[in-house]
Amino acid sequence: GLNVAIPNKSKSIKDYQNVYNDIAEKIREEDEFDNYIGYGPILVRIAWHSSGTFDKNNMTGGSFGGTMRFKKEINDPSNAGLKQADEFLAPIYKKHSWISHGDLYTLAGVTAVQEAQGPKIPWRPGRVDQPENTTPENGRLPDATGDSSYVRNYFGRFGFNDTEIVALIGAHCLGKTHLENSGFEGPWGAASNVFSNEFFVNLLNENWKLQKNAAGNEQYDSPKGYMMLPADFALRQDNKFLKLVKAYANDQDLFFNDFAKAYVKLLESGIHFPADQKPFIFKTLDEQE
Ligand code: HEM
Ligand SMILES: O=C1CCNc2c1cnc1ccccc21
Repeated sequence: GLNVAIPNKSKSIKDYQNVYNDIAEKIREEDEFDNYIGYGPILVRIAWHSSGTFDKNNMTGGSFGGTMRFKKEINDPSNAGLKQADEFLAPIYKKHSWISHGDLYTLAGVTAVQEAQGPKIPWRPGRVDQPENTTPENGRLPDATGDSSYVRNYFGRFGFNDTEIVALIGAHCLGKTHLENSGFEGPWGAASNVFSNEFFVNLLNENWKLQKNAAGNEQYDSPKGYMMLPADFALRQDNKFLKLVKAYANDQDLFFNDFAKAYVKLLESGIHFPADQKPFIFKTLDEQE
């Protein structure tokens, strides 16, 4: 059923900015993680995966219930590697245990994008922890081997259009793939912790070659040591997606604007917020110096 947000009346933007700052300072502090990529990318991934279980056809899943905290969900093979993000957030939750897990996972994803010099992501609290028996079944996250019709159909489950789909996958400007997590290996070439339109620039400009990786899975590799998943490459193989890829490769501001809107929609999928609940826009650490 529809999830109605219940904002905590005793908490203000100041309280959530404190949580944001604790996450942001911990990202800066633990900078050596994943060969100095840091925790930013994996925090974006746990926010997306906690929201990515949503299904508009039966109004189940999504970030509201915070069910990523339960074994059944965090152990979904699609979530391999995300325990590290959950462990990163455990002390933050311990210090601010008035916050719900759904709000914490999504706020972490907002903090990570903004601290990576990405766009401002308006964010609303009010997700309410749900019991373990509400955890959605495994298998609701996308398959990296999908083609363009698979990708369009998958995100159709959220009600996303082509613009929202291409913009969201632009988050693959961050971080890398890890053979032990997903069976794909992301050479260090382009792995980054700075949010930009690089993913689209790489996708268009590199000389991609489809080859089998060490796990026997096909992926696209470039001479410069970059990689693309088949589902990434699919964005070049559909005329409407390709038009958007070119637009974003040529206009980072357009990408930032479209990404911010689509990311908010993703993190709020399946949740009804009170009409008068205005989103919070957090300051980055640099803006609070
Ligand atoms: C067709 C849709 C998508 C597919 C098939 C997909 C697949 C993957 C795979 C296989 C990985 C590598 C995981 C690992 O080996 O550690 C990955 C990483 C990542 N994904 Fe996606 N993804 C999709 C959409 C998204 C979206 C919508 C977002 C966020 C808005 C996102 C954000 C990330 C980030 C930040 C990483 C890097 C994580 C790290 O460095 O540890 N992805 N994705
Ligand atoms: O082109 C890039 C930049 C570095 N990170 C990724 C790229 C392409 N596909 C990806 C897919 C999953 C995670 C990271 C990436």
